[in-house]
Amino acid sequence: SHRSDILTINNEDNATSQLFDYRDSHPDAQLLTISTGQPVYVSDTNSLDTNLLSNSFLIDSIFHAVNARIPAREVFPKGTGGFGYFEVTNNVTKYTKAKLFEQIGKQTPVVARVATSQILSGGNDLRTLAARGLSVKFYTEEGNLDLLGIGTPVYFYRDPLLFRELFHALSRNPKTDVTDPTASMDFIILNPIALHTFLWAFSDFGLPRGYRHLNSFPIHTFQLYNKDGESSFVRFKFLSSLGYKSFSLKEAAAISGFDTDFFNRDFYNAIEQKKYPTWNLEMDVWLGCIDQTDFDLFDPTRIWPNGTYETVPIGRVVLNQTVTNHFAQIEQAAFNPVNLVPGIRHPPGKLFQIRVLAYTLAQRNRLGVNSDKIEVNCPLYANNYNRDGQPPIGENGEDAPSYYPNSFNGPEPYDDPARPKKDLVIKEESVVHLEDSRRFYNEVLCDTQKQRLVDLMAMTFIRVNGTLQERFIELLQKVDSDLAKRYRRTLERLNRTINLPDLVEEVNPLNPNPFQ
Ligand code: HEM
Repeated sequence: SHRSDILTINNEDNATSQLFDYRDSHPDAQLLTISTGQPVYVSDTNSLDTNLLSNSFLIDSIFHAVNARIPAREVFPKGTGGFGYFEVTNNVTKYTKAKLFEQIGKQTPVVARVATSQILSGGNDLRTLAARGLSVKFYTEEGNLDLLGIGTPVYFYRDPLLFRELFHALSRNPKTDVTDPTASMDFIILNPIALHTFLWAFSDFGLPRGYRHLNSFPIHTFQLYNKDGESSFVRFKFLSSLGYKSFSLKEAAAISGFDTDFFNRDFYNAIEQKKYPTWNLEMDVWLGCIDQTDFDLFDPTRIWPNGTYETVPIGRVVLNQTVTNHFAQIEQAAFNPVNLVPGIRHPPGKLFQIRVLAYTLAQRNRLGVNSDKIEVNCPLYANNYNRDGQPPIGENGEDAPSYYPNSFNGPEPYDDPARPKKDLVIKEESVVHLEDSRRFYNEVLCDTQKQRLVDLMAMTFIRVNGTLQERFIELLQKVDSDLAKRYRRTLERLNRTINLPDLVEEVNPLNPNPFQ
């Protein structure tokens, strides 16, 4: 056993004892070499006594260590993940011909990443007002299927022009480099369409008790088609098998005080303890005819009204394996919403269209032109005319023809009579439906949940100037007068009772020269 013989430690966890696990499975140390394979001479492991340039161990280690970073993901930079499988539990072949769904009991291997927006590596997993996501890459026999989801069933906007604006408004102020509630509040006031999603994020739904509890929504309305070419319009959702549970602000503050990696740790420990994170994959299927409805079922800022859809279970994702190397398998994972398989068409709308471009471009920058050849991203089968580029290049097509079409048996496309002939074109309008926010506040939240939402909102914005607060309250008033009143009351109460500078105690200065 790797447990200490001397002290009994009650708080030891799997993440902290991972190195002991390694030693247990590797009883003997192996030969140390430098990157190019030469064995390291023992006296080179202390550089003080050696000629610097002839110590290749020193040169190899320093030159590698100072170049070990690649760009982080622009959004959702900090996260973790694992491997596992997807298993079909319900027959959905009447909706889609996708082979991964073809049979109850069929399993498909997956890699999944869970992550938090607005925090970089080293940041606080329990940060409030951050989006959290679960992305799953299914390695299917028809190519990779990537479903990226976030913790709210709605998205902030439908016009992708707002991507940069929201991202900047929630990020650090360009002068102060401090996250800026003034900018966040101003963004909401000027873009009330985002309020609905913000209310979800400020509520208990914004802060799960760890990634295992997160529900995840891929947001868009996807067009499925079956083998006879019949289409359905669906919204997928991954629902935690543990049920959604949230942290209170008090718990979150206490935990983040000593463990900013709580979410990553909890996720790792759970898998190692065989409490496998599991999500049931379901879809809401739109019941009516899509061109005979007043409701825009493709609008990502809105939830489908009751009675317009039925919920159909599909299967479950079980993550039963931790990664062997975070950087190789999670940092280098490239989830891209464009990765869909036959039986699932691209969702219509500008938001999805810009994502098609944005992820591919971002991953070129982060991982290079051959990101799909990095092991974790490799599909089960790929065969095409792309060649060369930055490593890894794999077999690089070997000696096969490198242009298409050709007369020499290079790979050929397939035909699918069932696939819809035309991409669906939809009309998107700039209307704001504040009734969605009203419905969320009044129909989803109970009284204590309403108060917790308002508490977090008031705490987040407690430093913001009164003029802006009045404009924000005006917007809340248009949604619901109880929400506006509650916010004003809570803000006033917190302002009376909390004086942020006072929270920092006066301490005695330390002697700068303690030995004199
Ligand atoms: C204008 C719209 C959007 C743009 C431009 C955008 C852009 C991006 C980019 C560039 C990344 C990093 C990709 C990488 O480097 O690997 C990313 C990650 C992500 N996005 Fe989006 N996004 C948009 C909308 C959405 C929506 C609607 C969702 C909701 C499902 C979403 C969910 C995610 C998730 C979960 C990740 C993290 C993926 C991972 O863990 O690797 N995004 N997004």
